[in-house]
Amino acid sequence: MTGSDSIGMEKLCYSINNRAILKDFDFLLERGVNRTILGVSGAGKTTILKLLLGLLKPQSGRVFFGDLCITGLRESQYREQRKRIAIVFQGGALFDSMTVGENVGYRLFEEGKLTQGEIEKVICEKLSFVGVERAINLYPSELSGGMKKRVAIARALAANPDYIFFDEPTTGLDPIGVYNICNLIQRLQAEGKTTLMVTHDLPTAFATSERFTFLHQARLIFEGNEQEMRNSDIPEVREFLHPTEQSLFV
Ligand SMILES: Nc1ncnc2c1ncn2[C@@H]1O[C@H](COP(=O)(O)OP(=O)(O)OP(=O)(O)O)[C@@H](O)[C@H]1O
Repeated sequence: MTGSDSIGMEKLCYSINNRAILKDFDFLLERGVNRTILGVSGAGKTTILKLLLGLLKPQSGRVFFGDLCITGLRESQYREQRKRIAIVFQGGALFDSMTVGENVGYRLFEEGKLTQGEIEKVICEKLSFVGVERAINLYPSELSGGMKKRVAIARALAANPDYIFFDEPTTGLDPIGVYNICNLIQRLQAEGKTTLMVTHDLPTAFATSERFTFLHQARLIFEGNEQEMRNSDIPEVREFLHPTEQSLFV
């Protein structure tokens, strides 16, 4: 199952307080194939992102970056591979005490590999890409929700990752904000970034992904493209796409 330029997990089990969140879970994110993970609230979607990033450790099974199994390794042993992935967290997770520019350049300043001038150039480029360059000296508290999300994307881009994970990137935005973020994600994909998204918003998912993974009760119950999902006769998938009275209070 392992591709030399893909990331994923095999036969992975993860539980919290003896409650299974993922059971014998197989997942593959191939380079160039943009994917969304779907499932009801609490199904374990964000947990998948955290496991792939090595932020959580599975009880069994393995997580791999290409041919390298990272399970059981220290972060320092897979740091170079890990740098190929960036995540945009749900609320943006910006540092409140730093300006927009400092947030975007934070990782580069920490690494210390580039000069101040080079880092400032990256900051301006990335802020310009997401269309908020004029906010460079503002603090997160001075930004709208949509701007915060765009700054968070600029920060993810600063390290020039190959893969970008998005956790609910359009939640809480108005339709224009949603359109802007979807457009931004499509431009990133056109530049060769591979995206993995967790969202409840089906229009966002369909606008930005070719493949869909559906999670239900700790297991993967569907994998396929939009048409296959729309034609699926799996009850949970059908209910998710077309909620009925039966969905009330489940
Ligand atoms: N630190 C924790 N302690 C206890 N339970 C947790 C913890 N983190 C997550 N969980 C539980 O694990 C399950 C999966 O959480 P996860 O955030 O991955 O779900 P999700 O599908 O992303 O949900 P949502 O769509 O609401 O964001 C949830 O039932 C959640 O309550």
